[in-house]
Amino acid sequence: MHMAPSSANLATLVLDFDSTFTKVEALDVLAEQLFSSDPARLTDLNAIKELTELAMSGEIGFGEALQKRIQILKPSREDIAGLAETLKRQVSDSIGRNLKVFQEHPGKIRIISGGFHEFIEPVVADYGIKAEHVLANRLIFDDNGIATGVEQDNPLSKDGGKIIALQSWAVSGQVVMIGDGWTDFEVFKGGGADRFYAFVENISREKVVAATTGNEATQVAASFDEVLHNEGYEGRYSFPRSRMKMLMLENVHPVAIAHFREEGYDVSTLKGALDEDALIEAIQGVHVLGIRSKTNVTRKVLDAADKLMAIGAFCIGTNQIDLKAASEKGVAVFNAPYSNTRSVVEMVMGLTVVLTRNIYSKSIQMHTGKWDKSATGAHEVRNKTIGIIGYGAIGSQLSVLAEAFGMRVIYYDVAEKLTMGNAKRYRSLDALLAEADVVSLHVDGRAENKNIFGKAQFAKMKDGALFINLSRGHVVDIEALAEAIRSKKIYGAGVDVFPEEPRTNDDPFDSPLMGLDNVILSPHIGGSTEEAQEAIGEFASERLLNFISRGDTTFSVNMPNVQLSEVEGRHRFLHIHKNVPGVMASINQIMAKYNLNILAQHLKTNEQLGYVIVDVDRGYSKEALDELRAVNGTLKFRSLV
Ligand SMILES: NC(=O)c1ccc[n+]([C@@H]2O[C@H](COP(=O)([O-])OP(=O)(O)OC[C@H]3O[C@@H](n4cnc5c(N)ncnc54)[C@H](O)[C@@H]3O)[C@@H](O)[C@H]2O)c1
Ligand SMILES: O=C(O)CC[C@@H](O)C(=O)O
Repeated sequence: MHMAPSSANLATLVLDFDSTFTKVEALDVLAEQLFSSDPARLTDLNAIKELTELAMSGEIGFGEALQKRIQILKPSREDIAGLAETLKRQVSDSIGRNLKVFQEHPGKIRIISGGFHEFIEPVVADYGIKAEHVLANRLIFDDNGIATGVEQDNPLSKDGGKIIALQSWAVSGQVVMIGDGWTDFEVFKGGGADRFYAFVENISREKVVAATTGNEATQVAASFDEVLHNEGYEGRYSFPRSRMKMLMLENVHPVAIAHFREEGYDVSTLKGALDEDALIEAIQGVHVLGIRSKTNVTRKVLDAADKLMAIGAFCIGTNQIDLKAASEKGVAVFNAPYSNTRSVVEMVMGLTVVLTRNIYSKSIQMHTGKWDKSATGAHEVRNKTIGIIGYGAIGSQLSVLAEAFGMRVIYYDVAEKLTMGNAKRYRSLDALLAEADVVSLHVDGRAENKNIFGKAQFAKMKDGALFINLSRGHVVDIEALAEAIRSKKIYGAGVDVFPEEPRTNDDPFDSPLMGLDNVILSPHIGGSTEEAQEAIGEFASERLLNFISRGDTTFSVNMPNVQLSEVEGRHRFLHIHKNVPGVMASINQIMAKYNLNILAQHLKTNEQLGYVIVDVDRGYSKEALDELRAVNGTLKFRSLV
């Protein structure tokens, strides 16, 4: 049975404090607190930071740097107490989320530091680390409670002191040193530890990282989860998040990147989109891919993706992803269906007014020095009819805003929709085209919608009507649109999406619409407002994080939607399979065979997929997992702590 490992068989983990247990260098924080508001002390502040950096990267002696820093700082006892309170809020993310491990293994995780007992002890006490399991320096205070120096009989006040100090514990069993600095690596190098992890969650020091290569006993750890995983401790995550790779393309909003990094994932970003070959190369080893509308995730890409679990479309449209192929691979796809809706609608209203008033053409004339003050051809939008094709999230929101402008709204949709306000549904597209002064397209980008608007549809529009497309480029026959404008059948157009769009801002744009009168072209920016992009970043990153960490598929566009709570004090098995008969029965037989205690179970299916979630209590065997993974029809299987 798989049980929480007992402490006796585990190595003792010795953690450095500054930039390892906490995210920061304590004396730098103290210097900030003492000097940052005093312009006269800014040189002292910089001197402290310089000394810290030189010592941590092994450029100058540690003992020397320590003495010098205390003599500049001269902190009082109150300053030190204040520092401890600040540091409690600066504990490294991966340490903070593994509090339970500290509690489950008292005495097994210890601290060694060139810092000071006076501020380290109160911080680590919150994690159950006793004073006797902290090796650090002590300050010397004068009669006024001001620190004037460092106790000299402590080996930690001198160079190479960590390895000497460590001997005082006489630890039985293996010792593992974890730290960001050169003095931490020296513990391993000097034989004081069996293994060493260069801890780079907060800072990566070149010399230390370089020293870890080429030795089996040393490695780089991007988080404490990784150390716990390697050392056989049962940490917060069954698979260390820092080993999960996320690749974010097309300028996904920084808020999403920040959320992924806060949760400990390894995130890389690229500004533009990638073509198929480049994506096939880049996707190797990637668990989560983030894109917008310009990256085509084809079957070939999905076939090549060896680790892919989820795709986040940081936009509304998902037509750029082969959803069928994604489902066949058990890859979950998410988007942000409502986050940029309002931005698109506001732009349509803006275009409608600008085109109806002829403002765009007048502006172009003004830029060439032509003043043409006249009302000819300029109209109010009030009492005009807008014909909305595709009455989904955007179409129906547009309906509300257009009515607020006093427009008459008619719409056409292939599906049954809730009509907003006084809008009128038309069951025939032709009837709508015959009445609309403005036709605005808001259909989705499904392949069947290719060229649904062409020569025949333009011919059926009212003479002199306006045409707006902010949906997808391929739904309109662009040559037919250009001809309708040239022939003056259409009075003007607002076009934001094109059959061929540049992949990055550095690629050229070309279109038959270029240079035509009263045609406003925009580079697919209907949803590109700061508000929308941030909202998309928040929404899509939350969907992806909830899927990865707990299996939640709410709002997935291809997976059966199951809303799940966090995994607390139990294990969760996530089983994605082809929707074929017998899978659930096989899963239950395995559960029964291995006597697994089921706490909760869900099954949801759609046409292609079945998704089974089973929560079991903490005991389970590896063989049971192997059998679950081998069930006929399984596409993806994973277990969460
Ligand atoms: N320009 C941009 O920056 C931008 C931003 C966001 C969304 N979009 C695009 O806007 C479009 C609409 O987005 P949404 O969120 O409203 O999508 P949605 O899925 O909520 O609505 C689409 C609607 O179109 C209807 N429809 C599909 N095919 C149709 C057809 N042939 N004839 C009539 N109705 C049809 C559907 O039934 C649905 O009601 C999508 O193509 C989306 O990709 C563009
Ligand atoms: O930002 C994008 O690339 C796409 C915007 C829009 O077309 C969408 O589908 O949401």
